[in-house]
Amino acid sequence: MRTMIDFHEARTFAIPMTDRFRGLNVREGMLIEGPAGWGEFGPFAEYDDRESAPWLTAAVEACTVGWPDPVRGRIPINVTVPAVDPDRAQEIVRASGCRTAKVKVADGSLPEDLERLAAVRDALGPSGGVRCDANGFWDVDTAVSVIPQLDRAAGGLEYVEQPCRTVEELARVRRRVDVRIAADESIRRAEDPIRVAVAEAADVAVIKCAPLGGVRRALRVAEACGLPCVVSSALETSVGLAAGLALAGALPTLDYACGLGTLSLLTDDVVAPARSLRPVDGYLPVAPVPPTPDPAVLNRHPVDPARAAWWHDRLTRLVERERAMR
Ligand SMILES: O=C(O)CCC(=O)C1=CC=C[C@@H](O)[C@@H]1C(=O)O
Ligand SMILES: [Mg+2]
Repeated sequence: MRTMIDFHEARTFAIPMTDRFRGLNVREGMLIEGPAGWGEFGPFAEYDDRESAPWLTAAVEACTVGWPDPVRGRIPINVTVPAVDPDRAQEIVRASGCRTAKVKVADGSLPEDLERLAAVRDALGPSGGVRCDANGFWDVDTAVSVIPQLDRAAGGLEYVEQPCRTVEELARVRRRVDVRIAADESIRRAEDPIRVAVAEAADVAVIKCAPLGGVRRALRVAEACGLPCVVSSALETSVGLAAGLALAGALPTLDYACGLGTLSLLTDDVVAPARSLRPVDGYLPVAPVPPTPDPAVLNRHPVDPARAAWWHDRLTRLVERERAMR
């Protein structure tokens, strides 16, 4: 199947972010064409080849065999709020049309987090859903003392995502707070994502298509961990987001809004505006195939030559690595 792809023809892109997010000001990645369409390949720059390998598997799945049939046609979406000031947070929430917000915390001071959460609740009103993501920043005692304060400021939190780094710490926090715990890095960056459920470390699993090696593999992780799942993006363009939507569409049950509204964190896309996967009234449709990049749009986001060479080298290494392992 892979021989049907000319990896040398893969396209690179670099799109500026609207607000700094996850330490990034620009999102770089590659687009790979195959017989079934396009796949996106964008492991974060600091990831080594082992951690980047599933991202290639996911891109190859998208552009060669496509995805399993969905069981639902549209996906409720959360707006993603970076660690911004309260006014900007409200602006982002109001512009999104989403009824659920995921708010970054632990990236500044606690008072700033509390103000941001209160502002987001104010923008959503009492019926909205608010969740937050600490990206593993706290130790257990800090998490236990901070989470009830965040819960109050938010007027009720759906869950706290990855409050601490390790599975053991998540389990200890979970026993000591009333707010649900979601595992993200403990699933997406782990050798054994199922350990989270075994250790009773979380109430919710955040699953991401590319880091888990594509829709089929992510579905197997979801089934094996047996927890309610939230499908979240890895900050892709619409090409990669379509895979996340296929995953959310194929999950047997979906109880929570998904973190696939992240195009609003990028200043542009790689597809024509009409094909861009921006939520409408808080939902995104499940598409049968990824959208095709628009050359005119893609040409607006060149990667400088040194970075482009770095991406092509990385892709070539991973393709060879994968061939050697077959
Ligand atoms: O879940 C969302 O609402 C959007 C995606 C998102 O927050 C993330 C995507 C990729 C890397 C991350 O640091 C971040 C996360 O931690 O969940
Ligand atoms: Mg997260």
